Amino acid sequence: MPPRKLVVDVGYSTARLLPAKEELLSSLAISVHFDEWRFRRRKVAAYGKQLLPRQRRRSLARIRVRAAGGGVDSCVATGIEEFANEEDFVKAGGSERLFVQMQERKPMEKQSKIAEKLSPISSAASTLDLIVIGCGPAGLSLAAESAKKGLQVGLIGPDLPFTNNYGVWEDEFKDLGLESCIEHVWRDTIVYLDSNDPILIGRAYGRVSRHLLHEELLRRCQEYGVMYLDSKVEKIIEASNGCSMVVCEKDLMIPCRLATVASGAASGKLLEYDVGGPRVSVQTAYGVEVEVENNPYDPSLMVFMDYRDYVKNKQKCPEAEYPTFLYAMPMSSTRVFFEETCLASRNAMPFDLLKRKLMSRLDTMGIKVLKVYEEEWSYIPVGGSLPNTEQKNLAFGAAASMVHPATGYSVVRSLSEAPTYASVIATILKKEIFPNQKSMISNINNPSMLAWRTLWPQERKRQRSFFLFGLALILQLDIEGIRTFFQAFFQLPNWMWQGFLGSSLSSVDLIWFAFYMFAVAPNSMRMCLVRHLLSDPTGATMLKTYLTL
Ligand SMILES: CC(C)=CCC/C(C)=C/C=C/C(C)=C/C=C/C(C)=C/C=C/C=C(C)/C=C/C=C(C)/C=C/C=C(\C)CCC=C(C)C
Repeated sequence: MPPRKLVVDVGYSTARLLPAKEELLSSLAISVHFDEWRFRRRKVAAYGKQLLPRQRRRSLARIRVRAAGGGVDSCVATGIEEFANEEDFVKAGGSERLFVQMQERKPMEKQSKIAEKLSPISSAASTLDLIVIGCGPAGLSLAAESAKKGLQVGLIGPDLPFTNNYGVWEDEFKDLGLESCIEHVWRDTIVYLDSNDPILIGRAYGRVSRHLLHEELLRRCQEYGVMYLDSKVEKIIEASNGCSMVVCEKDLMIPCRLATVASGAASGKLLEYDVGGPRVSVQTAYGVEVEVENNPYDPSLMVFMDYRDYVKNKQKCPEAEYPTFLYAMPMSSTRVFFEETCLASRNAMPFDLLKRKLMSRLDTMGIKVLKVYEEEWSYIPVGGSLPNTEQKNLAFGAAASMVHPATGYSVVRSLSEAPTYASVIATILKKEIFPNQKSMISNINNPSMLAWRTLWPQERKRQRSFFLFGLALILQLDIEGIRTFFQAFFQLPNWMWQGFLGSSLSSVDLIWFAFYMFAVAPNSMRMCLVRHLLSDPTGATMLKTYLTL
């Protein structure tokens, strides 16, 4: 049988990297990434085929779908069983390197099943105080914190493992009492912008163990009695008594007094967002954890950004259109997690381009990949509109637009704001602002607004308008512009750039930040900043938001 083009990658992350508008995909446990590799037999495992949009479904139609438990890697392993012998694989048209990559994948750490730890929500149960939809870090932390405040909390969402490698500033994670979830710490962090002096930024960085974080958040949920239902939420409807009905698959209805959506950026169909807001941009990254020869990076330093030019083919090629940088976590002198990252672009940078760029970079640097432990695809929508803060249903995490528009970071913010947000929700429900759900409607316009205002007070909106202005600026810069821009950014006093990245600068601090940036930037960048302020619509929006009390 002649070799045929086939699917090579099956991963939960892949489902998330597909455009959010393909709503059906948002809930896929596992989706499929197409590539050019050839396999002799069509045997790739995938979940959820029936949920794929029609045109993808057609391409998948003849792929045998296997129910493979235990996450991404075991699925991929199922797919390559056919090629246990490398020679056969290469003969069938496969590449040697891909074979190594796929065979050596690290099996995913086994993360506890939520359903094994939390008691189930029963459809016959009485009305719950709060339902949190979504089982990522934001959902789990909010559910645990709300239950800690004495609320009867239900958590609903697919029971999937955490798949991303989260990186955090060590001090920020320590402040959250979560340092035990950090699996590796680098005493300092380094930035390379060009071939001249790198910038040591004097701050320790940590890699979060997704396994330990999942366990810890789940332990908290268990300790405070959060209940769980493994299901997909279709919609939330308002019942006639003022309660909400969370409608799950198979028309299962769970009543609650308040519902909070924390199911990530693709939660659009459950929430309303302000219309006419800024366009969503995208941060994309492709990462590999590998065993290498000739690693040039010092294992005691985390490489936050390496913007040096290592693309082999400098002629006009699609890769050159997107300024990307390398984010690298050297776990030892030979084992490194490399991630080629496009900080922000208007349209998502295609993953095969990112991968190509990474491989070309490693090649040019003389880094030889001996073994691939795992791959990661990350797709993070940044910017975009805020949720409509007058709706009754609440949101948290990326669903509530809490992703930092200019960096793509969000986990620390979600984890640190969960206790305050939970307190406000508890106050709303306990002080019986919803005493009798019927009178609530006539007496108080919408008590949820108290919670919305906690998440998005005017001050936060001002800060965000500044970040959006910064994001729009980044989108306009080419690679040279980006280097000059970050040269100025990292010359700012530590408290300023650290506060900017951690969203802890007040709106007034941000004005000082802007002037400081202007002061340290070279003339070309100064002109660019002022031009951007005067001509970009985000500049006008920012000024308007700053002037709104
Ligand atoms: C998996 C996951 C989760 C993920 C993965 C992915 C990755 C790896 C990622 C990474 C990332 C990163 C590293 C990031 C970073 C970032 C950064 C650093 C950022 C920064 C930014 C900055 C900015 C935006 C800034 C801005 C500034 C401004 C806007 C300024 C302005 C100024 C002006 C206007 C001036 C004025 C003056 C007069 C008029 C006188």
